[in-house]
Amino acid sequence: MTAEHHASQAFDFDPTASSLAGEVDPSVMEELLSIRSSIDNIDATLVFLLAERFKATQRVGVLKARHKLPAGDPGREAAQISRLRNLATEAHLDPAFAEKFLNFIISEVIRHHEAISADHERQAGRADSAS
Ligand SMILES: C=C(O[C@@H]1C=C(C(=O)O)C=C[C@H]1O)C(=O)O
Repeated sequence: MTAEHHASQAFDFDPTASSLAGEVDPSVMEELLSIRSSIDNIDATLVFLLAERFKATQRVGVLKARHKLPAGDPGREAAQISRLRNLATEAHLDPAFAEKFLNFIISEVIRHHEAISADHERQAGRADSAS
């Protein structure tokens, strides 16, 4: 089963949903829907990839909390942003967009790491007051 099939079953997705229905030539609509089916597959893949990335970053967050390391790592971020800017250029993707997108994800990861760390500290505090 493809990711698209999986997602459309789960959420009762209508791949033909459009505000343009009935307003464009049927052959244009057919071509649009055909291109959109690729977009549907790509978007489903993005969601699965992001879910896997966040699973990995949650593990980093737990490791950092256990060892009292800071949530953010600006040195790592700079290296990763530079690498992805170069990859974006090679792939004909706007490097400024790639940087913005990565920074958006990283800021969410840092928020998670701060929450994991605060939670860890609260649990450590409770364990101390119980002993
Ligand atoms: C995931 C980490 O934590 C933060 C998030 C990063 C990311 O999402 O790529 C990179 C560096 C850190 O600011 C990490 O340190 O590896």
